[in-house]
Amino acid sequence: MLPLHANAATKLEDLFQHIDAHQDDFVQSLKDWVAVPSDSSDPRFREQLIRMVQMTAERIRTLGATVQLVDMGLETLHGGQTIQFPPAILAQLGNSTDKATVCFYGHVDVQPAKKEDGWKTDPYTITEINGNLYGRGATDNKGPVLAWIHAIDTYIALQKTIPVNLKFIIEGVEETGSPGLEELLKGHEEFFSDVDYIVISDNVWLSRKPALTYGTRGNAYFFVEVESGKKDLHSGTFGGIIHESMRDLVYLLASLADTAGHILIPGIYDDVAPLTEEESKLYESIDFDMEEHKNNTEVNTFLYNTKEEILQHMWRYPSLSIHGIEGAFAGVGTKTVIPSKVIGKFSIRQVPNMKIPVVEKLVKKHLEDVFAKLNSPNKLKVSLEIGAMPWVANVDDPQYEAARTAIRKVFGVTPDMIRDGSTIPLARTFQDLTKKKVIMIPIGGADDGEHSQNEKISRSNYIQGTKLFASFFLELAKLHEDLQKKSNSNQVKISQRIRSQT
Ligand SMILES: NCCC(=O)N[C@@H](Cc1c[nH]cn1)C(=O)O
Ligand SMILES: [Zn+2]
Ligand SMILES: [Zn+2]
Repeated sequence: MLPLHANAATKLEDLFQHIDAHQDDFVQSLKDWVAVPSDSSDPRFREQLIRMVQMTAERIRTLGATVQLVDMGLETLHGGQTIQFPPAILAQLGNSTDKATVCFYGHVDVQPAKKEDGWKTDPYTITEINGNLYGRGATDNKGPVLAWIHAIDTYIALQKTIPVNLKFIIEGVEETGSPGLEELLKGHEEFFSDVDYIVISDNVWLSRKPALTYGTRGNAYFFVEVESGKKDLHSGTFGGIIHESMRDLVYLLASLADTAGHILIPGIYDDVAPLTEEESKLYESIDFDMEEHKNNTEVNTFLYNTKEEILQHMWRYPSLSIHGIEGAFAGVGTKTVIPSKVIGKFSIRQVPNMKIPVVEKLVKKHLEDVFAKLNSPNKLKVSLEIGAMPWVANVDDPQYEAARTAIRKVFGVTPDMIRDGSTIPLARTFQDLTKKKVIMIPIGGADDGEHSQNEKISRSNYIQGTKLFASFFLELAKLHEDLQKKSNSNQVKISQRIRSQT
């Protein structure tokens, strides 16, 4: 056993040197993981997905952790058949009462990927080109999960005391919306009871500069269904004499937002937190190249012309997107059908202090009002399918201070404090259910292409990210020790006061 205060002797340079020296091994591990097509959306890959979760559990076990595979039950497919959900991993390494406990949440399932989709290399074979490691899951989320594991491995290899207690929650169905995860959290309250901080590394930087993420938008996803009858009809034979459901629906969808991106649902902006002068200043200093972002996005113009407006509309204002119409003719050719039942799909990204039940009411009221003016005999149905709340952290919390210091030590710069316009529903769920402090520490680059063809993580981000996590453990331990001393001395003061009162 090493002395308790071996921490103090743990030199960052030793850790960094070890990580640099073993980078090829770390890349090889990523190769092995990416080689497993753990696509959670396609049942045909289910065996591989379950194997991926088991491999991950085994890997975490080699750290010396206690690992539990939690059965997640059966998934019901669209056809009604059922298949096994992959299990979730709960693991623990270390339980010293004088150390902070950090829980890492990540996922080892991936988005679908086929070479024919336009990949330059085989998506399941990590291929290094110009310092980039291409492969499905490289950045989302296998690379970051491995970086975390390798950071821990480094302490073990160098026989250093790990400065924090570690816990893991790793799942295999994040890409399909984490079904069952909330129940898992609710059913394992004791697992989270001693957790101080939850770390998520499932997003990317905004630019070439390292960043910490302190907020994500939520999402309210709606279906709006219009039904005229039970069967599709011929537009030559029936066109002109019936109320077409598709005509009603496009009218409804068009009423949701204008072409400038402004949402037209009355009252929708009422709860949006006003922009304070203080917050407004935050956006000026962020490293963000609008032109580069435009090029990456492959569009001609954005809705806004300044960096500040763009960032605000990605992060702190709601947006409404229309995603598709189920039941509408969407194929090639010139089919002359009148569809009977069509379902419009749209979603509204949520920001503080919007409330899902309020948004639901406003959307339903608006669509019903617009529909009433159409004098249509068709049936209208509006339903909320997903209600994920936004998440915002306090950037003055100790986990952010520790991560900022860690970034300075690895990259020599102060990170940009960023938000993410997309949604990690679990972030807010973690915060609300477990009451623990959440931080997002992205390690991937802005151009990693999550969910896209040619997803990658750069070797440099992967290796520096490993150093960042290793250094984060140390910084967090230092801060936690200080905090504990302070709270202990407060505790003494309080008990003294109580004694003096009695
Ligand atoms: N790191 C990005 C994670 C991500 O893409 N999450 C999805 C989740 C979601 C929100 N509503 C439906 N599904 C998204 O934001 O669309
Ligand atoms: Zn992810
Ligand atoms: Zn993803």
